[in-house]
Amino acid sequence: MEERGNISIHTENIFPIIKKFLYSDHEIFLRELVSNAVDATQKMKRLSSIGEYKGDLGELKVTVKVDKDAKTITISDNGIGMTAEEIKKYINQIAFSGATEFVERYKDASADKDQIIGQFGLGFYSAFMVAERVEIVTKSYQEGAAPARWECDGSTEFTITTAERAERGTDVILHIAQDSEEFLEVARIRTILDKYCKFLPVPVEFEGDTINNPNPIWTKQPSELTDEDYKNFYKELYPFSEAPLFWIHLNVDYPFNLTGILYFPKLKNDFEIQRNKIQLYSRQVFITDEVKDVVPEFLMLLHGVIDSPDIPLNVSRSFLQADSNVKKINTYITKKVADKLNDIFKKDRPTFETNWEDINVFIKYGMLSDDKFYEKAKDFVLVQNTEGKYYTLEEYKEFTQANQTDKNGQLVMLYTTDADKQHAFVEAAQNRSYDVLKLDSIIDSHFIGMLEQKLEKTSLKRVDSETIGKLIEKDEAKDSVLNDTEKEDLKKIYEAAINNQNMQVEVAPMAPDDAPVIITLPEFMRRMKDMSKTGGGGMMFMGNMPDTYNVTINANHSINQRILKAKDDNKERIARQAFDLALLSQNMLSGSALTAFVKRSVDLIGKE
Ligand SMILES: Nc1ncnc2c1ncn2[C@@H]1O[C@H](COP(=O)(O)OP(=O)(O)OP(=O)(O)O)[C@@H](O)[C@H]1O
Repeated sequence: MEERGNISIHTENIFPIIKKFLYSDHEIFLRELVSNAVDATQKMKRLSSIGEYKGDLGELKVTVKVDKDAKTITISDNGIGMTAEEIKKYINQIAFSGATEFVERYKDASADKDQIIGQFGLGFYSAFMVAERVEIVTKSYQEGAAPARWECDGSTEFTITTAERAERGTDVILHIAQDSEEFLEVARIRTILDKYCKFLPVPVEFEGDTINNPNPIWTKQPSELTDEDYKNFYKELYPFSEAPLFWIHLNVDYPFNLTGILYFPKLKNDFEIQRNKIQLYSRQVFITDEVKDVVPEFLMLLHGVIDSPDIPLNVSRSFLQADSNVKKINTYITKKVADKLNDIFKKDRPTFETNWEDINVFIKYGMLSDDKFYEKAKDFVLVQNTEGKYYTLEEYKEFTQANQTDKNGQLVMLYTTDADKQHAFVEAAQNRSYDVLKLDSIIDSHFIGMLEQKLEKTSLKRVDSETIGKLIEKDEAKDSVLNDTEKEDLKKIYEAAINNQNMQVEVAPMAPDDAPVIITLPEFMRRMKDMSKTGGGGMMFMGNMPDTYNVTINANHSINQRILKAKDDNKERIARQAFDLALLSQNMLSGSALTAFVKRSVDLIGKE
């Protein structure tokens, strides 16, 4: 028997188009053909289980072979096979309609072309991206079925002839085109199989090895699995990563189908590098590791796998974002992650605290970017004080309320971004029994802004943004030892000694044992500048402005009383010395000013 025919399509020769535009993704031909072969074996299994097939199933498997001399790649399976009639129906018509649809869509100028190329499963016809001729030799499982051979050279013409084949199943033989000979390299094929076929549900053999794990743990029930299983699977996915902190097993079948395991990696601060670590599968076939639209942005810091046949992969990204299944998946995953964190927090707070350094960026990022997540996380998000103790927001409020509420009823939470550099201020706050939080990671400036918005009657101030008396303003007015004229004189002396327009001098009564001079950068100024640095809020111009500091002179400090009494030529010298000491305590003294300070200090010591 030989039959020649014409594949009926509406579009003129589509192969040049497929070849040209799928260039970057040529390797997916193997994913498509191997998953077809796997499907054929799965169908066999099903037929057997429902009693449609009564014979011996044998060991179901798929084999990939490369023959460099013959320039062929052969994908073989012992699945259901096809009769000549089925080839005509499934290959000539169905498979082709997919390819035709692709070209139709591609012609649509408004479509997002990169996305179509990246996500369109071209099925069987993707073989022509790398092959100049494709043969199918197949025998159906049905009793007495005649084996058939189909051949096509990439034009719209095909032939079907009878073939020799004893066993049930299908061989797809690709005669590799000259420009695709890279795919005749064993190493290349192994890499591709490893990427796309690692977890296919039937053993896939290549060069004598089974290259896949047909029963990955996400397909099992959590009750069947131990911690070791989860950790080993993580190793299998990311051989070079540190062990994960904990994980979530996802398992839904209504209203959409989704399984998977998400791991919390050790994050630290290098979270940029760790993206694209979640792999998306559809029935165990790897699809992509760009899960941007399927998983909420902040969850992309997690690692692991998601498997869902309900995610439409053959459509453009804009469609994906609007897809209601994708939205539900997003919400579901967010909720699961929040629940898991809450669970650990409730059941094992010490572990939660130990891991806080690794997970805080992730949780804060989530709270900032997703209101629903904020609502759940606000009860378990932690803040840590300079003593290393952890509090929830509620606990911290209770802890500080009595002592740190100002005269307007506003609770003022104090924080430091660098407990070393801001040591003098931290100590001054502690001397008043104020508590100071450590908020020093990159995300904390945004986190602080969010807390102020969300928490009622609460503001956050960096310890060095005001003098201690003004950080948390209380009603108690401090008496000043100096009268107004003396204060005015003192101010003038300091202004002359400092001689810098960006230092706003003010004389105010403080405790005699507070520092004589205190330099602060107002909270508002600093936040504006921080924002301009990270490029937010149209504050770019602020970045170029010099810092304007407040210099507060402690009217009640004995040094300042001495300055007023000192000889004229000594007044400025002592004032400058006191000012330099304040600069020094904040690491702000350098260059010629530092040299002058050292000289002056040596002189002063020498005098006594
Ligand atoms: N190895 C095979 N054994 C048996 N039938 C096959 C085999 N490969 C392909 N087929 C038949 O040809 C049809 C078309 O295959 P093709 O890969 O183009 O599309 P598909 O698998 O239905 O969808 P997809 O675009 O997701 O791959 C299949 O549905 C199947 O019936």
